[in-house]
Amino acid sequence: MAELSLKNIKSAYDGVQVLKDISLHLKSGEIGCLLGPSGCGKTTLLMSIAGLQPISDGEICFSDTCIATSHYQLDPEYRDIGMVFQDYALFPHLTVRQNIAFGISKLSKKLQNERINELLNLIGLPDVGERYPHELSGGQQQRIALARALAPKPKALLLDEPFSGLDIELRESLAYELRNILKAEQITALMVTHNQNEAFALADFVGVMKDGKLLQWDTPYNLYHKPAHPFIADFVGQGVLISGLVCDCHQVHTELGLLNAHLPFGAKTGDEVAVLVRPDDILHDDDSEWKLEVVNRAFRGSHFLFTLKLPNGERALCMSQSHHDHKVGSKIGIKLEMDHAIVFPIIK
Ligand SMILES: Nc1ncnc2c1ncn2[C@@H]1O[C@H](COP(=O)(O)OP(=O)(O)OP(=O)(O)O)[C@@H](O)[C@H]1O
Repeated sequence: MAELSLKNIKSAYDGVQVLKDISLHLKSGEIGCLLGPSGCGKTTLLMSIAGLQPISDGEICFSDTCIATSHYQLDPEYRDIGMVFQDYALFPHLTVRQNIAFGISKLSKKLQNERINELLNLIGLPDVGERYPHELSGGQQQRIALARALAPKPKALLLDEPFSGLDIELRESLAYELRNILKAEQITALMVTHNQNEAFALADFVGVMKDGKLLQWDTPYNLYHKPAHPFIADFVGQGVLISGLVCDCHQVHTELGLLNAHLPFGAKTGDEVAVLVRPDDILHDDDSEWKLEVVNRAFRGSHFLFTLKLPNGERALCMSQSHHDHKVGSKIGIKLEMDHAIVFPIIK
């Protein structure tokens, strides 16, 4: 168990910069997740921490010990890091117990057995020790891979899309389970995923990467409610950006009226801005006089997601309980439930 800190990491493949000045910090036992579009550098970042990809600048440290700088790279086998990948990579000819024992063979048989029993209980599979991997489901195999990585009590655990081979419903419940397991082991962990529900279920901190940069490293709540970048506003959760005009230092004028706002640094009265509107900012209310036309609707089981047309033609999203079965083309009453709008400068 250790703090993990990355300071201004850079890394390149054949001279092409792939990680650009990345800094992040996890305290002992904290869980981080990296989100971002394909090719943005998430796996490369994990590989740099594991020692499988050199860094050209910056430093990677565990608590007070630097394990990588531009002129020093501790070999992977001495970094004391556990890894879990997408494809389980269990040894097919070994039983579950033998698989988990793989990284702790130096311990006495008694201690090995104690640790294996402890981990099998922790992952909720106390009775599968004598089975072979092919006798387990995908989700069970992934839990065994996790137990194997945790067995030697590494300083940190890196997980690269561990659930991506599993079906969608299993993924979110496994993410909660994984969080409980990691917290029980008090291990510092960093996971890459494409799935933000998974990231939100699992992580204390989530980082959003784009083009090799970490745009924001923050709590899930702040990423959703205080995105630092229009890309994050768009990428995390649902929402649209509508146009606005700065009225004074606290308000913007939009087609949804005058909104209290967190204005970007340096914004002046009269500046054109982009205003983030989430589906939960606009509530459907049959009693409201304020009506907007439904131009699209998506049934989500527990709710409808309506796309509404604003007077100037812009669109906004509105969430409504699923018994409000309004048709496309009809007008529905709305009310705003927005504390402070998030506003971004328009870069021309
Ligand atoms: N071994 C390599 N040699 C050259 N370029 C590479 C190599 N591995 C990755 N890249 C490039 O580095 C960039 C980052 O790749 P990386 O695999 O880290 O992205 P990622 O965010 O993990 O993507 P994905 O979500 O698709 O797994 C991509 O442009 C990729 O093409």
